[in-house]
Amino acid sequence: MIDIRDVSKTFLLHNQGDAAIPVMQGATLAVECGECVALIGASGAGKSTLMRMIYGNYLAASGVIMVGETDVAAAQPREILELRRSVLGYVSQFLRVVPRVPTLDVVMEPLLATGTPVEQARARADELLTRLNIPQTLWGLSPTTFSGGEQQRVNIARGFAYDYPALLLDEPTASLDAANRETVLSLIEEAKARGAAIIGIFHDETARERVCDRVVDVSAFTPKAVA
Ligand SMILES: Nc1ncnc2c1ncn2[C@@H]1O[C@H](COP(=O)(O)OP(=O)(O)OP(=O)(O)O)[C@@H](O)[C@H]1O
Repeated sequence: MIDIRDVSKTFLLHNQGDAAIPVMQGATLAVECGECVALIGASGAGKSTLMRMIYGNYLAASGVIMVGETDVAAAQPREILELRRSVLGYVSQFLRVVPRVPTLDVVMEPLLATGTPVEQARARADELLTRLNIPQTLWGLSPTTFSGGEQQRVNIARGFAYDYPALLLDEPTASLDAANRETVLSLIEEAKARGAAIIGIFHDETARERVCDRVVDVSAFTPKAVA
């Protein structure tokens, strides 16, 4: 489902005379449907950079990043937006939403955007917000004023609302309490069971061991000259 071949990345530092910093070379990794792969490696090894290239936020310098039928490394911006709408989800720790949109609408949006009937979208949003312990009194309010933990859980509810065939998870259990962490791990297991291909960064080792089938150390993709 996700097939990354020989991907490289060089950052150009425009404020430093366009100095070129190679940070990745020969990154190769494939993830099947129903499989969860953890990216590991020391701080600065390139885990976030690889995730951002897969999501299309960073442009790869070379290589192929197939997500379903789309090569993200070569795709036009509108193809990437379409991929994000119906194929590739991304769950980070941080919620980025349009101000003044109620929590329920924030969670339902990915479902409505893919043509789910409104009653079904509402039922899924109710289920997720309940499982993630967001009090019903908050559902009609914008999450912009919620606590950090509440925002994180709204973000997780939104990220798991639609059944994306591929998912990127960036520290999804970071700073959650035990009960909510357990819910997130169950959501990941449910996504795997329905066949999602998942790549994640998990500093929480117990979580990683429980939900991930294997780990890939991105240090192996550090260019030799800077290793
Ligand atoms: N926008 C950027 N411009 C220049 N260099 C960058 C940029 N983003 C990342 N880097 C560099 O690329 C390398 C990989 O960084 P990255 O954030 O991917 O590491 P990481 O493995 O996710 O680290 P951490 O575990 O600390 O989050 C680092 O040397 C970093 O300094």
